[in-house]
Amino acid sequence: MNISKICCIGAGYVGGPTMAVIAQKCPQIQVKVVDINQARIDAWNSEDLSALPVYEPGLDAIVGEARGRNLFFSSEVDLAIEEADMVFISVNTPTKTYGEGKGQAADLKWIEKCARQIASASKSNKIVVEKSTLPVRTAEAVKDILDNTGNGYKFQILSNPEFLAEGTAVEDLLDPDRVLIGGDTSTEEGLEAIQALVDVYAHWVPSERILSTNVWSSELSKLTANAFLAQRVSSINSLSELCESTEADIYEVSRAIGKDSRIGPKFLQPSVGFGGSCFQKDILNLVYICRSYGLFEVADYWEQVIKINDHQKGRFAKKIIKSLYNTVSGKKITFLGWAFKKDTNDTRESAAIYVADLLLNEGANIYVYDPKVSEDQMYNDIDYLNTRTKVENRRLLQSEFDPYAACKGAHAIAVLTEWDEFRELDWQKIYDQMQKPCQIFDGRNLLDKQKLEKIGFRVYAIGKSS
Ligand SMILES: NC(=O)C1=CN([C@@H]2O[C@H](COP(=O)(O)OP(=O)(O)OC[C@H]3O[C@@H](n4cnc5c(N)ncnc54)[C@H](O)[C@@H]3O)[C@@H](O)[C@H]2O)C=CC1
Ligand SMILES: O=C(O)[C@H]1O[C@H](OP(=O)(O)OP(=O)(O)OC[C@H]2O[C@@H](n3ccc(=O)[nH]c3=O)[C@H](O)[C@@H]2O)[C@H](O)[C@@H](O)[C@@H]1O
Repeated sequence: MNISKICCIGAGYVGGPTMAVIAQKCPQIQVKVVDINQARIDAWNSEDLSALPVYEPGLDAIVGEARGRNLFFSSEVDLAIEEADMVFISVNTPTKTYGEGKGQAADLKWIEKCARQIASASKSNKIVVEKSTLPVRTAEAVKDILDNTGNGYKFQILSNPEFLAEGTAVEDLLDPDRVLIGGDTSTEEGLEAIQALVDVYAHWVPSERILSTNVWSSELSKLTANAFLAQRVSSINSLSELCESTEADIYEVSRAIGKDSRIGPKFLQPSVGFGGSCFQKDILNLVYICRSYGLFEVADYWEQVIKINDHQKGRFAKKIIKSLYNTVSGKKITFLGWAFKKDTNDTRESAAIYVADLLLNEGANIYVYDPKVSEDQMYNDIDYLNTRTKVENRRLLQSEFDPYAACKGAHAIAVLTEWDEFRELDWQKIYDQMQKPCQIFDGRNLLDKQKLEKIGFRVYAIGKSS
């Protein structure tokens, strides 16, 4: 089966970059990315490529090449579905904030809406691809809706979870470790649908990296991959605390264990805690699924990954308070970074938000400098926690466009995101303009501790005894 038109519902951090790369690599396929958020679509269509709604290194060039040729962004969802042979669902699947499963289960209302809309807008048979991260067995519900609310057309459901990481989305998409495609391997139509999607990726991904499985394995592999990755971060972070008490050095430990080829060196970077839109939500979802099957020990095991992460964020904030003589009330504390990692403008579940919240509870005045995050976004993030009034948040938290202005007069600086540019700051100038003693809390172990100590800073680094 030859695919000539693709529609992707959801123009977010996954839908936008993924479809841009498919369009770049498959110029003969028309790719339409649709979204109900008109402002987001307008931003994707912006003439100024630096104003795209998602910041990812290299993305502007790919969008610049393909947009208007075979890549289109639109809010006409029905039309794009009707035209397409293959429809990707790439909408948000956040943790439920209400009702049964509140705080753990994935909220699938946007997925259901998409399935219903695909059913009603279709005027031909289609392949429907789950690109969103979904609980295992969601395809069953999607198929049920498509088969029972549609116009009699046939649908094949594939699961094709996305493994890109933000900040490196373009390189991950261009050169993925693997592409996973789950489908109905028991029927000829199912196998044909799988092959149609394999053929799309085969334009640039070597065939040995394209794996096909049954749908349930594919859905579950995505949750599992994120759970394993997050588990590594929580494992190293838990040991960072032990290092601080024992004079072992977390870097020496991480290097020593990472040299074991069975363990490997990646994802052993200690930090103030993992953030991002997915690790927490996907593990909570896994925990919920396990509990719903009565697997309580398995659920508790994975939940511990989240508990260690919360502990890591909390102990970082407590370290700041304790080092500032047990009070931060009325003191200026500068945050370098607000995004959940470098090279992205995404702040979802960023550790910075939770550390700020704890310090604001103590009456601190926080000044934030982040090269890619707007002040509005910071206020959205902190208001969302509902800890205090909006007025109070705006009184206590400000953003600064200039890192030196952000640091001037501060009692302490906390590094929350590992932006490379923070290494290059004139630290002597910052020292001269700060309150003494000058304290730095490096939540990313980004800065040169020895150099800063030579200038006169007191430096706290994760997993290193001071
Ligand atoms: N952000 C990431 O790095 C990764 C995310 N994922 C998964 O991909 C999915 C999407 O994530 P993001 O792109 O980050 O979310 P996002 O929130 O950035 O984008 C989702 C978009 O879908 C749109 N949308 C929702 N319902 C719609 C509807 N009925 N019709 C049209 N548009 C609709 C929203 O307006 C929004 O723009 C999630 O399931 C997530 O778990 C998977 C891998 C990586
Ligand atoms: O499903 C998803 O959304 C994606 O989730 C993660 O990608 P992402 O959250 O974008 O970024 P990561 O590089 O995984 O970082 C997540 C968090 O862990 C932190 N981290 C990562 C690695 C590490 O060694 N230490 C550490 O603290 C990062 O700073 C960040 O806050 C996975 O890496 C992707 O494979 C997956 O597709």
